[in-house]
Amino acid sequence: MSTVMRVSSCTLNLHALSFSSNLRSLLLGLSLASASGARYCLTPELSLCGYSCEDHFLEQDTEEHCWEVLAALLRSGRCQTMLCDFGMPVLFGGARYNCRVLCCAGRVQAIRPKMSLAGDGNYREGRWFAAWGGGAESYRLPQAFLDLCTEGTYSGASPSVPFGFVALRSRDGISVGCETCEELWTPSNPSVPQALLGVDVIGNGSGSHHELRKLGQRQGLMQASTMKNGGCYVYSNLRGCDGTRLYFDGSSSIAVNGEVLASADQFALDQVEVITATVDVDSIRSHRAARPSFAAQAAALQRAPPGASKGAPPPPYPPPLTFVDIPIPLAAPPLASRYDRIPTSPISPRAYSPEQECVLGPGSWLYDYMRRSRAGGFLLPLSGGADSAAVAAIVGALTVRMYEGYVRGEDRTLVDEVDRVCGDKKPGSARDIANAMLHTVYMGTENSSSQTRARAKALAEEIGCYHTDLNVDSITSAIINVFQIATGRRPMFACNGGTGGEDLALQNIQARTRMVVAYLFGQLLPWCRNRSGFLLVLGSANVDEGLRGYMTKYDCSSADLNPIGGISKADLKNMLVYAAREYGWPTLSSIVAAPPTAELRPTTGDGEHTQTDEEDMGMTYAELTAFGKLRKQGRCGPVSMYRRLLGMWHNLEPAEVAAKVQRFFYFYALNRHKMCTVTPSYHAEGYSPDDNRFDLRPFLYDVSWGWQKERMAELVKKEEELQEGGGMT
Ligand SMILES: Nc1ncnc2c1ncn2[C@@H]1O[C@H](COP(=O)(O)OP(=O)(O)OC[C@H]2O[C@@H]([n+]3cccc(C(=O)O)c3)[C@H](O)[C@@H]2O)[C@@H](O)[C@H]1O
Ligand SMILES: Nc1ncnc2c1ncn2[C@@H]1O[C@H](COP(=O)(O)OP(=O)(O)OP(=O)(O)O)[C@@H](O)[C@H]1O
Ligand SMILES: NC(=O)CC[C@H](N)C(=O)O
Repeated sequence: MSTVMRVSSCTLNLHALSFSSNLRSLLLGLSLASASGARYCLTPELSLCGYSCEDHFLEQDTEEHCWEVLAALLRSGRCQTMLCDFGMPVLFGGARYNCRVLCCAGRVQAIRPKMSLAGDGNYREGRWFAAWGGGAESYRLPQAFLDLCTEGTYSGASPSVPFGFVALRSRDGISVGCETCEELWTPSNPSVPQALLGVDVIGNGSGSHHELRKLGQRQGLMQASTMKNGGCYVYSNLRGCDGTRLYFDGSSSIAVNGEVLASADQFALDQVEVITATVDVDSIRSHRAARPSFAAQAAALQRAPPGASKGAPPPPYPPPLTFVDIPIPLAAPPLASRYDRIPTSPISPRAYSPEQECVLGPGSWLYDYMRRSRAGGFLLPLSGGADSAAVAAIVGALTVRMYEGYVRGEDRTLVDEVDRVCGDKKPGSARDIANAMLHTVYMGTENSSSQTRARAKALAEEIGCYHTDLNVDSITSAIINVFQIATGRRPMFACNGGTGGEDLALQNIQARTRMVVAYLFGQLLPWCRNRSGFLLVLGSANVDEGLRGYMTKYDCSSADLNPIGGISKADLKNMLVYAAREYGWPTLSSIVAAPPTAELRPTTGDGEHTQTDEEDMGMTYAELTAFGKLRKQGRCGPVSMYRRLLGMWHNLEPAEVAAKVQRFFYFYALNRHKMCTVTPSYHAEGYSPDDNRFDLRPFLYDVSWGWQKERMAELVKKEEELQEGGGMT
């Protein structure tokens, strides 16, 4: 009979530093894994404290509490016959490491520190942790931890465990190793030597966040790794907002020899999801041994070079791997049920479209934020335009999912949350939840059109929101009057003979008034509805507006949270088309079809708005996406951006390309200060300009970009000469 093993991976919605709730989720995950017959159970990166503790990792309290949680897990009896892989920070010698702690037989068996830290984009692991670079050493478990373990657990067993690049070997000869998140993404990843040395199962406990169109890369790496190296790759990720702008997007999976056997959902609202598969361990060994090229490298690694221990290849490979024997078997017992013995067949994992990602990711992030902040719901200034409609659609779609989950009744947290938000009234539909949770306000001025007012009302009705329609003219004119009394001057719009500055000030006061009114309503609407608590104010500036600075500082773009601050206008429009169809909200289609306008200036005689966004900005949204991607992801300054666009925008003359690049960098630099105070928004886009965590830049620039402009002018001249000369030098 072949050797098979049941392995489980937990997807957990954890909250940084919320040790009690994390412990509850971990215990539920372990019990579901154990009930499914698993002999190995993997949890996400830093699963005992939560991934995003950030500078709290510098506090020894965080590690201390992790040891306390670990002792509670060991005392629960779940880590006896099942090998459990947890994540926590551990101080060893003079440095702190991001570790996997492997436990069974009620004890810690080994500790495996992360060897390649994540430091790009949103990650700063190097600020709190050191990367491990050696083999294995001996680590003495803290006495306080030993004291918390069940009496007798460590009597006769050493209080010291191997710490370093280790893999475990079970009593029945199955070996299990580790890889931690970023290690999968490195060129020389530890899976390779582990596979060559015969490790059967590699568990990757991860803290990997959502970014649009990123999941395919992660899955591709996993499948490529197991296809090339053979083996079972168990991947466990967090899911949810654990306290920052990031949304960890689950999708934990189990892959064997290049094929996926099980996969968890990317955006589900559940606290805990456990996937389990039966893995044919012999198929791993035969997959590897079938290729002479693999066997040749494996054999070379087994032959230790003179003076080095076995498995010590030349740099840049990882240090030698130490096998640690554990006192339990891992294979399914011969008398296990058929379900546990028959290897799981491969599946095609579910993949969401970018439109679905835009709806589901930010919605789930808002759900976690709302329940963890104990807010009563949301207040959204709804203008009848595309951006605020997109936010309404995201929250509306969330209410649909919340209602589905409520009816299923499987996730206790979700049921409690729906009851909390809806109060005494049990919801009979998603619209009932929307009515309790999403408050929309149209705040018109004399410059608003009847079309946007009607579209806002219609959309609110379709979703089921609690909608208010009001005018703010009396407030803005009162403010202008105060200004006039104080200065004796009254500003005018440009169309009435005012200067550009007067025109801008009159626009901005309307926009800023809306922010103040939004907060007033966010604070008092629950009171008007005989409820307690507060509403979170939602902002709706998109990533392109942020990049160009096409927004008023401290207007409705300043809010508590912005679910679309990391999403491009193009993706938002596609999302609206999708949501109109998927959820049956037809007003979204008419909103997409209308030209985007701020409605801050007076209309022309026939009531038409001549102020359109793209004309106002001096560039199109499509151009902004190109600039944004090249600036951030292409790592281009003005000159290299010009060079790249010259090869992309063939229909434009070199001077036109240069002029567009210069205009973009001028406005980007002029408005960069707006990114310092930008509303915390869901990180979704690789080219996000969010100054706070992701895109670290100065906020006071020399907006003339003089030197760069001169270099560009030289390049344009050279290009024109080349073109005139027919491309000859
Ligand atoms: N380097 C610097 N560091 C820090 N702060 C700086 C600064 N330079 C200016 N500032 C400050 O920033 C202010 C200028 O920024 P800001 O007040 O935003 O004003 P500003 O960028 O001049 O105007 C806002 C723009 O957003 C457009 N817009 C379009 C659509 C909708 C909305 C809307 O809000 O609904 C707005 C509007 O048409 C206009 O073009 C200055 O008055 C100054 O207080
Ligand atoms: N008449 C209005 N009523 C309520 N809120 C408004 C109104 N006008 C603008 N806002 C709020 O201010 C934000 C910024 O206004 P702006 O005109 O720039 O819209 P936008 O960013 O293009 O978004 P939208 O497409 O939703 O109009 C809007 O997203 C909306 O939340
Ligand atoms: N926590 C990590 O190591 C994350 C690394 C990786 N780049 C990811 O996004 O998945």
